[in-house]
Amino acid sequence: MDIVVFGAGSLGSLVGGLLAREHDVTLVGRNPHVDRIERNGLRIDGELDAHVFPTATTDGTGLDADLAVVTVKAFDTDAAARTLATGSLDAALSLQNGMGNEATLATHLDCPVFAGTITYGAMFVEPGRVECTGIGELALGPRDGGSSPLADRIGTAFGAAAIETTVAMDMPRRLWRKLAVNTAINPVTALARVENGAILDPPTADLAAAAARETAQVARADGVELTDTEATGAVESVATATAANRSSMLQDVESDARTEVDAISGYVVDRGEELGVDTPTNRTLATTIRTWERGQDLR
Ligand SMILES: NC(=O)C1=CN([C@@H]2O[C@H](COP(=O)(O)OP(=O)(O)OC[C@H]3O[C@@H](n4cnc5c(N)ncnc54)[C@H](O)[C@@H]3O)[C@@H](O)[C@H]2O)C=CC1
Ligand SMILES: CC(C)(CO)C(=O)C(=O)O
Repeated sequence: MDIVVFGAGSLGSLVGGLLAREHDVTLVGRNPHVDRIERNGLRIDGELDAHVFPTATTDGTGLDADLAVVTVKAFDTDAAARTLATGSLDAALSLQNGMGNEATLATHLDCPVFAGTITYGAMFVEPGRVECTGIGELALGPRDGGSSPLADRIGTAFGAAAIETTVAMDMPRRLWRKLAVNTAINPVTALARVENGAILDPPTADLAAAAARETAQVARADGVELTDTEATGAVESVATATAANRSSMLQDVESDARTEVDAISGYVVDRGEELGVDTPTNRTLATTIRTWERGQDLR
């Protein structure tokens, strides 16, 4: 497959680098990372080891590909979609956290847009090098659920590159469940400056669980069957499995970078308002993170 990975940061470089073992990959990113990859290739180390030579560019306009994998932060999705729309794609797949990315892509792109969730961990080490901090799995499928031969083809392509992939018929439920995990873990760890495992202890556990329950309530109002128990259970198991991790929002806050709060807690608040569900915990968490963002000179 010809695959464009739009957003060659931590996750995009890891996924793009793994795909490059089997497919023709073009990474769209920024310098000095792109420049280093063009000269010396991309190195992946940590839990996986690879040295690959994908095409790398800072110019994402006019690209033709079988698939575009989108791995920019949620607040860059609109710009990424507008740029990708100048090329010709057979399909697009979001592997981003937060909600609303697929809808944004579909607004601009003239091809099927698939939803994805990924539990691999990636960290940017230096230009030309990323670390795989955790081998996980990927699920992808039609963004409104159901099956599609094109989703099957994309799943097979990821599998051929040794990325463990499930082609799922229930992506809306999986996206909401991941959102419940992110609404519980990300803002709480970012505000308290603690690793993921710390949210398992009371009284922080109650705060995280309240955020996840609200998210499940909004999901149900949106027609997705996610129980409170499933949402809080997912939070517990992810926080246990990633106990020593610093969440992406904590890493953003620590490096004075903009967070994805709008697509995580903010999405739950906004969608809750539209559906008549009150979300006081997510509202408080979103407001506090946004207040921090406003007071910073963000990268
Ligand atoms: N890092 C991880 O382990 C995981 C990340 N995610 C999600 O994946 C998404 C990406 O996360 P990260 O890779 O950590 O973020 P990141 O900030 O490391 O990577 C995003 C990259 O996109 C680039 N970019 C943005 N707009 C661009 C444009 N117009 N042209 C060229 N490059 C552009 C940025 O320069 C940056 O390097 C987020 O939604 C995150 O929540 C999901 C699971 C795991
Ligand atoms: C699952 C979790 C919480 C892992 O840290 C994550 O997705 C993130 O940090 O954004």
